[in-house]
Amino acid sequence: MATSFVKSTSIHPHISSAFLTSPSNYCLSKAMALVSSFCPHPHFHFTTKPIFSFSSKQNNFSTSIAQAEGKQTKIGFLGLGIMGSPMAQNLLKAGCDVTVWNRTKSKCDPLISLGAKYESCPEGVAASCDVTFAMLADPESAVDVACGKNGAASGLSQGKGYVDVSTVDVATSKLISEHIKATGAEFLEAPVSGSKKPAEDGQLIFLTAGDRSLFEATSTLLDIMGKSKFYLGDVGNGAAMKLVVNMIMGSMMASFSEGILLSEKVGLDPSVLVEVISQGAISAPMYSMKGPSMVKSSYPTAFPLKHQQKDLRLALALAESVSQPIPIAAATNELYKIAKSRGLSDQDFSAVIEALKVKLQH
Ligand SMILES: NC(=O)C1=CN([C@@H]2O[C@H](COP(=O)(O)OP(=O)(O)OC[C@H]3O[C@@H](n4cnc5c(N)ncnc54)[C@H](OP(=O)(O)O)[C@@H]3O)[C@@H](O)[C@H]2O)C=CC1
Ligand SMILES: O=CC(=O)O
Repeated sequence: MATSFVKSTSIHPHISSAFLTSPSNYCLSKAMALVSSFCPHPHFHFTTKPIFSFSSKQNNFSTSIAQAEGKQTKIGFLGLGIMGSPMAQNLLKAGCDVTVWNRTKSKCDPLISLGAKYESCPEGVAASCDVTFAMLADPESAVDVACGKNGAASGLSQGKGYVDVSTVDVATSKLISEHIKATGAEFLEAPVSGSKKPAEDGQLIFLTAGDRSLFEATSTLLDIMGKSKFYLGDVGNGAAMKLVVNMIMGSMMASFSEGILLSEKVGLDPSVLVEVISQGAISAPMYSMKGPSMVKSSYPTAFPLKHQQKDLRLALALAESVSQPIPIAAATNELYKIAKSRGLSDQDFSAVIEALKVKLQH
């Protein structure tokens, strides 16, 4: 399996490192790094000429990328949920030419007011764009949007690319890849690690596999939306990596939930538990981020619980396919199923703690 880790850290030689390490200039350093790492491709001609405009009033900047010659690369974005919206927004803010579609049209409106174009079906987006990204809920919607009636595949042809960033299983990704490749277009699976905030901040981790030439051609775009990207070889490896990561995350959250409730039951302050954990070897950003609100029984949605359960279900099937026992994940999946049955599907996945709450019997 060809595996490589590509960091987007090359820095423009005319910018001092002190300037770049200032938090307010972090995004500038990122944008300059994108420019230095530009890699042309015979089919996809991404931007080569950056224009930076600073706003001293807000102490921030906007980056406009325009091509020196020829037409600007047209980027499609299908699926504008919690993740897709901020990802498409970051492309727009970087000056990209973006065309959007979402099943519920009203979610396109904020993007359209930021300058996005709109097409009424995935086929229309794929036909009018050079490369199309898709961020859909689950395997069923990813297949439908890519391969269904008026789906993206109907608008694709040689010289175009399709990048599916949804979290799906290996078989689904391979099925989508076959449909896309049959049109002559290139395919890249690129599920992301990182939630709502990393999506907003352009700090996602892309787990890509498929056509390496498309990976290289879209590298600049992945760097706008993310902080790092892994190229993992054949289609399916990105999906598998994402499912393993999310299987671990789901179990970590379930274990954390048990700890919070047990600490409370034995008379400890669960907020102190969160603080203790944050200082030790098992500290994780997830615990510090979600712990304080979990203690207050509040679960503002960043990663919907129904998607975490979907990922556990898909990870269990993956493990089954290679006869790997994953008993912790199997038990964890049951807990998320209970949480779903209690109407918590659209809450954040940290609401799984609710499935463990029982009244004291004396
Ligand atoms: N949220 C997170 O923290 C992360 C999520 N992910 C993964 O990213 C993907 C998207 O997640 P997220 O944005 O949170 O999910 P959302 O539920 O917020 O968005 C799902 C998107 O899929 C669309 N959709 C659902 N069903 C269909 C269908 N049958 N046909 C067409 N479109 C459909 C929705 O359209 P509509 O608006 O019409 O409902 C919406 O655009 C999932 O695979 C998830 O597992 C990965 C990393 C982090
Ligand atoms: O898939 C969810 C995430 O946080 O990553």
